[in-house]
Amino acid sequence: MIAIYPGSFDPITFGHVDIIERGCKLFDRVIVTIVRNPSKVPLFTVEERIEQILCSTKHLSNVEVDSFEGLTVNYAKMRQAKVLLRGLRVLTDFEMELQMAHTNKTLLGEIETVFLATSNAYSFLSSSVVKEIAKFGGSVDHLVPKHVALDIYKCYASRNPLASNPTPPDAALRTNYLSTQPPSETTPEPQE
Ligand SMILES: Nc1ncnc2c1ncn2[C@@H]1O[C@H](COP(=O)(O)OP(=O)(O)OP(=O)(O)O)[C@@H](O)[C@H]1O
Ligand SMILES: CC(C)(COP(=O)(O)O)[C@@H](O)C(=O)NCCC(=O)NCCS
Ligand SMILES: [Mg+2]
Repeated sequence: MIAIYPGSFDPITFGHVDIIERGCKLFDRVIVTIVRNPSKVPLFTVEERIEQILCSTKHLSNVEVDSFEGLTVNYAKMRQAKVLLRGLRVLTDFEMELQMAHTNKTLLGEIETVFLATSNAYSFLSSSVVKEIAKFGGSVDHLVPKHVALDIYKCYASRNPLASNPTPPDAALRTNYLSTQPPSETTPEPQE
């Protein structure tokens, strides 16, 4: 059975990797797919995110990485997938995820959404949290795969050199320094 794991993955975190690894044990194939949303300004391009996901899942033999724009159920049908895989962290996820699952069911009755509960260690983890930490010069080494962390540091270094690749004990100093600084007015922030 094929499962689609749709999302923004901007960027992929250890929380996503955990869901993919567990999904791979349940399904013959997991297609991780970036849903392109023209009204959102992501931190990473679709191509960069595809590369990050490929690199983060190379230890898994039944993963495919893709992207699409449109309705997720149409994509699932095109890929002959009957399952949408999603993760649940907190109660607020549940409300939104349930609404999404019901909407998708009305669009395509044969599609089932399967939720995997977050692993305890990642219940707080989101791409937004990672970006917020990195933006203020904190280390995200424990939250995302190494190559993704490097991409993030590089990205924020080009916006603010003081936020680049923090290594203890400088990280704490940088964080303190940056938290007292007004945000730059020259570089637009991506929309979260
Ligand atoms: N730490 C995690 N544990 C379990 N599921 C997760 C985790 N992080 C994300 N997911 C799930 O992965 C799917 C795709 O999520 P998404 O790409 O929006 O990531 P996110 O971390 O929620 O990012 P953002 O902060 O931008 O919303 C969703 O079903 C989401 O619930
Ligand atoms: C992109 C996403 C999977 C949500 O992903 P996210 O958790 O990264 O915000 C969802 O918004 C989606 O499926 N969008 C495509 C449009 C669609 O199918 N809408 C109807 C279901 S809500
Ligand atoms: Mg999300």
